[in-house]
Amino acid sequence: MKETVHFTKMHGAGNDYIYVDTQLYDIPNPGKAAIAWSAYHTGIGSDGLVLIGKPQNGRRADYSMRIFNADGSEAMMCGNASRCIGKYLYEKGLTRKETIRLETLSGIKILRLHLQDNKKVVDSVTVDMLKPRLENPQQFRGPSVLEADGRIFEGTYVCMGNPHFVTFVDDIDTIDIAHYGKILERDEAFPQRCNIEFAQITDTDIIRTRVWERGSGITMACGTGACATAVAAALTKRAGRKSSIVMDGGTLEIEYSEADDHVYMTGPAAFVFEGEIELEC
Ligand SMILES: N[C@@H](CCC[C@H](N)C(=O)O)C(=O)O
Repeated sequence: MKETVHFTKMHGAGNDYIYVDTQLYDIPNPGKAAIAWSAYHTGIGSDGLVLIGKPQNGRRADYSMRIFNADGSEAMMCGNASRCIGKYLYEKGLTRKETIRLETLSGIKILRLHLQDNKKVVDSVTVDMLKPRLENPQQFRGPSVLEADGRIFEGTYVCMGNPHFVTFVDDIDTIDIAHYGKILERDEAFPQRCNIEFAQITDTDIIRTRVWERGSGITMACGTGACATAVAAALTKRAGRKSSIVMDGGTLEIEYSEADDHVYMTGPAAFVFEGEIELEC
């Protein structure tokens, strides 16, 4: 049997996902749908699938988000998708709130919408990404050194709900991130695999970053990755507590607050197109 599902394609700094409202459509096997629909030649084409729904704990959050990478694996958090959900909910009239509590597998994230055009349009969104963690369950922590195909990568492990290894390099424009990213993602330090950020300071508090995402490969931007990069740069004194993370698809402004140690991410969100696709039931 087949069901027709309405979807919305959105991107945040070029990190593109397919969004489905699970209040309208049941997606019983989201991992399988993510693989089929993310394929560029035979599906819609995207970095993965995002399900918007009602939260488990309805009193504490307004809506929920689940995120599936293009390989069907489920992640705990997605920074770019959280901003897109803020725009989706507000501009589609599902909420009039300018501050939205979003339930994710890594806690409730607060989205603050920045409105324009007589409060009709969400121009950008600031997300409270909570506190970073510097250790993974295998006690792999903080600044470390990994090797990939004979090259040494010094980096910092930062968990922003999902895991990141941020490595500062001096050849950001030429380094083969597909080659090294694929190897580092599956380093034995990361039994759950890892997102890899290659970063280079280009000016005071300006950090050029290229991303290899666990489960999706090279993406044009990663929100949690931008936060992890800013935290790693601040901890290693390469940058201050506020930095601009310049990725292939756009720039995110990150503040690693001294007041509460939370990370605040600000950036754009955009609609791309709407459509309908068949789901094998
Ligand atoms: N692009 C995302 C992160 C998506 C999940 C990631 N690939 C993982 O598996 O942890 C972002 O904007 O944060």
